[in-house]
Amino acid sequence: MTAQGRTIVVMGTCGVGKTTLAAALARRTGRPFLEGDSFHPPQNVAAMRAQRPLTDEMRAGWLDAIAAAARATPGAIVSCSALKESYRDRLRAGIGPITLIHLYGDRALLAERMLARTDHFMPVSLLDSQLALLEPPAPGPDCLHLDVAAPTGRLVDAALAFLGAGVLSTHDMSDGGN
Ligand SMILES: Nc1ncnc2c1ncn2[C@@H]1O[C@H](COP(=O)(O)OP(=O)(O)OP(=O)(O)O)[C@@H](O)[C@H]1O
Ligand SMILES: O=C(O)[C@H](O)[C@@H](O)[C@H](O)[C@H](O)CO
Repeated sequence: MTAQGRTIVVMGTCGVGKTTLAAALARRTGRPFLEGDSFHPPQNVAAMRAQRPLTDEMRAGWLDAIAAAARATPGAIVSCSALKESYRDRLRAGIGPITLIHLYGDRALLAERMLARTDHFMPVSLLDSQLALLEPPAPGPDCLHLDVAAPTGRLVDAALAFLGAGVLSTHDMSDGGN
């Protein structure tokens, strides 16, 4: 698969800004945006609302649903926590190679941003369980790590610089570039 057609997964713990960055990148590049949270079954959302962290079993079907949607939407920019390497492997198994943008930040900053958010089911009490579970991806050509202390515009610019000019062209994904 060419870099142009690759799925880009914006990952990290709750409150780190995945939705914000993935949506902004999608707007700038013209690529489709897939909101990972929208693929949770109702029982997962109910558990999180009730301050119960999801289990591997609860995440398995959700990751498979995201992978199926991404497979059907070449070049999509996906927001998905993808906290463990095994979860990312599950996404790769369904999608193929992916490019990761791993967002991270100080716990206090993430908690502050979550508390300021009024329109979201995720309670700040689950932040520590997510930080404990997080296995940051290994550095490499397929992964960018970004500290979210910077404003969104700066993060978008850094992501675009990392992804390269090819990220802007979506029309040649299925026809081999002709
Ligand atoms: N770079 C930034 N600077 C300042 N505020 C930000 C930044 N990125 C995101 N925010 C704000 O932080 C809050 C959390 O962002 P967002 O909802 O995008 O995170 P998320 O990782 O998708 O969270 P969740 O996984 O819990 O859905 C939002 O209120 C958002 O507006
Ligand atoms: O893996 C998980 O536990 C979930 O994906 C959570 O991360 C939430 O979906 C999200 O962070 C809250 O909006």
